Amino acid sequence: MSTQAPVITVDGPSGAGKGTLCMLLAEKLGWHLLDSGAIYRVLALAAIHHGVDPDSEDALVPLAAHLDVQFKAEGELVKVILEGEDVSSELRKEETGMAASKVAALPRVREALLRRQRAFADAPGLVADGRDMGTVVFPKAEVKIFLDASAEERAQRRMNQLQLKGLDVNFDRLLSEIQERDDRDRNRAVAPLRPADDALVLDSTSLNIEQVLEQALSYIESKLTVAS
Ligand SMILES: Nc1ncnc2c1ncn2[C@@H]1O[C@H](COP(=O)(O)OP(=O)(O)OP(=O)(O)O)[C@@H](O)[C@H]1O
Ligand SMILES: Nc1ccn([C@@H]2O[C@H](COP(=O)(O)O)[C@@H](O)[C@H]2O)c(=O)n1
Repeated sequence: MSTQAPVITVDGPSGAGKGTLCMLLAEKLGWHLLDSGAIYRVLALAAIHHGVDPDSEDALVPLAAHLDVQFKAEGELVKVILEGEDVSSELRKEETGMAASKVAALPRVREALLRRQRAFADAPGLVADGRDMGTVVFPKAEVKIFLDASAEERAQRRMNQLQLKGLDVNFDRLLSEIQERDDRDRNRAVAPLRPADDALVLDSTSLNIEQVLEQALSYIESKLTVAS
């Protein structure tokens, strides 16, 4: 692993479009991609599969430290294999996101996952998606973006996404789940969701995906040109 690899961090609340932006940036730049939320989601699933109490930090730390997970790129999709089992569809469920935000609030669990996340920083560069990428995991990242959007817009985006999968969803329920997850992520004692002091805050509430990508790329170009 090279410690010199440049890093672009994209943090923000659930449904702001971080995953979409990071995938497009990684593709465009030919850089590696870290979906750190997927790691917390996998840990939550591992706890459920092993009957581990999601509130027990003592039980979760060894599980986090020895998490047997593989991310396999298959075309545009990434298959997630936990202990030999394909958990890709279970991983994206709202209840898994909610369970992830509970285990993610535990300080020693976060500590146990730090090295695994930092190992993704390799040449030619890394685009890292999460909540604390710019504040804790990669505090020296060359470019930091905090992607935001109103809770209502994020719930609407999530509803569209789920409806496209043929699922029957309720807007008010989605909105309250998003707000509950936001509250937990923003108010936890360790690595709370917040923009790094040196991050560009990009509000995507009234921007489409192409506009977000354009603004992000122009900011990245200005930062990387100055740095090189
Ligand atoms: N600017 C945008 N305008 C409209 N829809 C968008 C925009 N950005 C992303 N989306 C759509 O919103 C949904 C959520 O986006 P995405 O999964 O990228 O969010 P996220 O921030 O990574 O969420 P999470 O943190 O929960 O994984 C997707 O269906 C995506 O296509
Ligand atoms: N760097 C991160 C990334 C994620 N989390 C927690 O995991 C939950 C699921 O994340 P998604 O991005 O996949 O929705 C999220 O709500 C956070 O609680 C985190 O703490 N730090």
